[in-house]
Amino acid sequence: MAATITEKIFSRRCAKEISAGDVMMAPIDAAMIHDITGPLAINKFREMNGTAVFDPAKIIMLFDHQVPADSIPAAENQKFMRDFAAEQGILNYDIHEGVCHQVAVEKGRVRPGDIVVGCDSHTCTYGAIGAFATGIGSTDMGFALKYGALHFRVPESLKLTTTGTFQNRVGAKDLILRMIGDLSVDGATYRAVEFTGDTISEMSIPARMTCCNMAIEMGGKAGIVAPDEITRTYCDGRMDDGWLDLAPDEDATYVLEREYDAADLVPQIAAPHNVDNVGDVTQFEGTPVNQVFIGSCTNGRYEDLKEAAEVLNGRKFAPDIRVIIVPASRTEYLKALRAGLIETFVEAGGIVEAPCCGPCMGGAFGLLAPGEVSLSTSNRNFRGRQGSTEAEVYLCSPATAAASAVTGEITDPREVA
Ligand SMILES: CC(C)[C@H](C(=O)O)[C@@H](O)C(=O)O
Ligand code: SF4
Repeated sequence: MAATITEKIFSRRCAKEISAGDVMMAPIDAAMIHDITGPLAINKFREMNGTAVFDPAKIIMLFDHQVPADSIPAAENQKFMRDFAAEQGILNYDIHEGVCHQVAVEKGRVRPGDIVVGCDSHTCTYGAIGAFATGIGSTDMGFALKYGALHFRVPESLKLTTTGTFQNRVGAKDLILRMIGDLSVDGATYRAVEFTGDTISEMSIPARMTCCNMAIEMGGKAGIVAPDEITRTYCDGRMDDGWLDLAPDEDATYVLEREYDAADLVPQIAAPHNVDNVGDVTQFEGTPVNQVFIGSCTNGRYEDLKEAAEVLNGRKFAPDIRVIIVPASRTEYLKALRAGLIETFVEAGGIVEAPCCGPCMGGAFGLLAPGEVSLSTSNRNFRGRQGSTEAEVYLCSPATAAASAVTGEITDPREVA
């Protein structure tokens, strides 16, 4: 039967033909827990009389949301998880490596064709390397930790095809914002979002991660790109030839198909207070900004920092705004450091923090006062997301963030030489 990528993954992992709508118990190849939801999942595991996790090597544990611990409850949560890791023999990256989704992929803990669950809604990021990855709640995670399997209803798929070449300073973030604007925050509810077309085929893995990361912002159960040679190079030995067969069949069934032309796309902005409140940057030009955040699991990778530094091009940030740059992981931080990007940001007047979620969720630092405006490369702009419920968060690409950080107001990066 003609199958989507998602149907192929479930069929392979369950060793029988599986179609969208089927409900079955499927094996879990990796399970990710972090400092916020990890303790809840461990408590659920205990309530289910869990004594030993199904396979310590398949559990990805780290702390990224409130690190280094910014309160006594955060410190207690982290201690609780450290003790659990020691008891169960789980490798704990602790506060050392960065944001969970970046770390899970870059450390090779996820492979193309895997079924992965995480106690975090942006677990869908791993679809960038052709895994079926989805966020789950703590009760499901308690079960998954114990049994290494979970009940799934295999989702129907959406096919979003993009062709053409992006204009200068337009890229993956603008594309995914445009798609969310089109489809709305519930346009893909419980669907797997397949990203395909020439533009996606030419995208790097970090850019594909930006797209898949935000599938959840249109309600998606997963975002996914069929693994190809770019995936193989990135995964460096973790992908066998069989996974190239994951490409969807020509006549696979989709509940919705849309086509996008990358060449037509201009820089996009998601305005407060919903991620689907999207428009061209030109609609928002001149909006004064108090804080710019460049980072997160959406846009905190080396590529993103490089683009921001290129737009900056030796200029200084506007003196009356705060510019906070947080690399998504230690590896990406080191790449940026060695390439001189960190020096560029610091010289420009920015604050560079160690890898973590940073101001993305307003969990640790960089909070906004009432009436303040943030321009952020992250993925959510809900009321109160980065501090006061009276503050406003606009979402954009790293290029737009950098251009705006120079002028102090929302600025089209194509207009900055
Ligand atoms: C804290 C965590 C559960 C949450 C999520 O699930 O996504 C956070 O990472 C976010 O981005 O809102
Ligand atoms: S960087 Fe933001 S979106 Fe990503 S996991 Fe952390 S809080 Fe969630």
